[in-house]
Amino acid sequence: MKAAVIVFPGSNCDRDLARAFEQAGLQVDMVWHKDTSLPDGIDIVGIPGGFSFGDYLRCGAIAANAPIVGAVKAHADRGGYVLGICNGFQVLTETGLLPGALLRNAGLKYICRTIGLRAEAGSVYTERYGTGTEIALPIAHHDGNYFADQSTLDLLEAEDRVAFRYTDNPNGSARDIAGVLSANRRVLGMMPHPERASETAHGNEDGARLFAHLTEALTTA
Ligand SMILES: NC(=O)CC[C@H](N)C(=O)O
Repeated sequence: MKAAVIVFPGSNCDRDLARAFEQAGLQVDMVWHKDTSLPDGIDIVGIPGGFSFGDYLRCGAIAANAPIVGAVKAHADRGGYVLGICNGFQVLTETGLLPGALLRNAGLKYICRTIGLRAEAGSVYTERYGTGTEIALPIAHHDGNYFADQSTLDLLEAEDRVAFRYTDNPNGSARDIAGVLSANRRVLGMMPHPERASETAHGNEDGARLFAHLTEALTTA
């Protein structure tokens, strides 16, 4: 199984994400944002956290127009898996692959701490946690306040596409939403960082479970 990790100027979690994929048994190719195609045989594209293009304009807005994005969209349109974490989630909303937007945190401050989450929707990323399972993952963002209009939020809930909710909302996100899935459940965007909680040295391996579940699901699919 193969993963591609997209690298933008200002990405700072790209190697952490690659390592988390590798530890879960995936082979990883790093792909520069100026490339226009993905390597052959990619099963999942990872869009890492960070401050792509310095977070100028809205977070993720410039990255969403990078040359590689056409190939990422084509991969998603073919039913490929895409995982966007933090800045990656911001990029996915900016590309339109996921609905909504990430606004400035309600408290207007950058937040960097471990928070509680509930895994909810059924997907290759979440279902092996078991619905309702509480986990803890780090967050580190200033624009993590998930926003979508009421009808979009209702639709996400009706279609069971809220992958993770905060147990104690840190940033003002609508309906405590920390991560959402695409309609085909293969594209996941989430603000918390599973790759920063994926080995013993991190003091928390709740995130490693997401990558292990994902590999398991992809291998048995
Ligand atoms: N850790 C990150 O990916 C940071 C995300 C984003 N640039 C923000 O601060 O909101």
